[in-house]
Amino acid sequence: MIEEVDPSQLVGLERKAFKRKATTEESEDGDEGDEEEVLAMPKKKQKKEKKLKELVEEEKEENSKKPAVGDKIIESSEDEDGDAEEKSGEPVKKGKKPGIKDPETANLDMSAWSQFILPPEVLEGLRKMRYTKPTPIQEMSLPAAMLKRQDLLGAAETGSGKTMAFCIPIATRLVENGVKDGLRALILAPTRELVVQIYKEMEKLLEFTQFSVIPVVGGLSQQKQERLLNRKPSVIVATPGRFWTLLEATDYLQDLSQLDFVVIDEIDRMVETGHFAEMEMILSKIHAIENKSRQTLVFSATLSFVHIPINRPGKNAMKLTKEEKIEKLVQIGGLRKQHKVIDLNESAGTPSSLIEARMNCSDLLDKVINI
Ligand SMILES: Nc1ncnc2c1ncn2[C@@H]1O[C@H](COP(=O)(O)OP(=O)(O)OP(=O)(O)O)[C@@H](O)[C@H]1O
Repeated sequence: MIEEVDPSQLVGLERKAFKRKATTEESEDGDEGDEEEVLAMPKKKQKKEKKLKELVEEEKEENSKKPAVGDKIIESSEDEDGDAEEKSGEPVKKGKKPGIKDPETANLDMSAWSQFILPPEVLEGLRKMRYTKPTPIQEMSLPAAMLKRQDLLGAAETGSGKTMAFCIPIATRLVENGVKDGLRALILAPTRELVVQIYKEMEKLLEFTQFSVIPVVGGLSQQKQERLLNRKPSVIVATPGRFWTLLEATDYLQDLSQLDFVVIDEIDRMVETGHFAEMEMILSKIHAIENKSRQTLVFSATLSFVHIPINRPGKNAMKLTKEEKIEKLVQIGGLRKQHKVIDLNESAGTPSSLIEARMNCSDLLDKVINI
């Protein structure tokens, strides 16, 4: 004998389930009326009771699959800096991903990179980005920067792929030298937008490695910046002003002895946007640390600078030849003697010959503003 159900005795889930099912049945049957009317129909009582029991069981099972209140739900989100972090505030640990090839890129022919003997993890990053062959600036920079480990002054027009010309050597050396404590590469760029752009490219390239990169720019809250630095990144991409402030105040940046790469991107704009003083202070701090294997890569859209007049009586903007300008950049960047200059803006599209820089100047800043 089936017991009759009085809906007023039902609570919570059971009542909700009963009401939902009853409503569904009404619309299916074409009947109209509220819950009370349905319950007042004696002919349907037995059928309803049976269905109610089934429904209550169904709903209980459904709810048991949902996480209980208080369960920790880890969600990943990305903010405008492409900064992925857990909702809990803890950094997402970066690790080597399994070597499963994405079916969409698995068949890409990557053989054009073989001349550079890239580590598989780095090649995998390039594959994921679908960069199947180097651009001309990359093709010219990589042998010097990677195979000969030379310092570099490179110029090529905007959009020519300069970013990967310095990201690939950095990623390769990181993988080759393995995991170590401390900052391994610093990339300075003149604007927040450029920093974010470079950071995103570098992050993609490092995806299959154990190394991480963070952006350091003005406008990020102190709390967030600290959280990013707590990841102890191997690579930092920064505007000079913000990096200088952190350099003074951050424990992680006190030991720069592991710094193998210093990159200055768009050095021409760096001079024009008034970042030069901070950049010079950062570089002099780094250069005070002896590290023979440290490489400096300097890039610019052009090696022909706009002349900047100086506002001091008796001083006019100096007219410099292109070679003199190159020499100045080599000195500002602190490039070693056996550096290489590559200028793809030249009409012939061939690199300039090797230039050894030696300048006699007492006040570097004074010289720069005369460029
Ligand atoms: N090897 C490659 N194959 C295909 N695309 C590439 C390759 N290298 C870079 N790119 C793409 O070319 C575009 C320009 O690259 P990048 O931003 O590095 O140029 P850039 O010279 O640094 O320009 P900018 O001066 O604007 O920063 C980007 O969209 C980048 O994703």
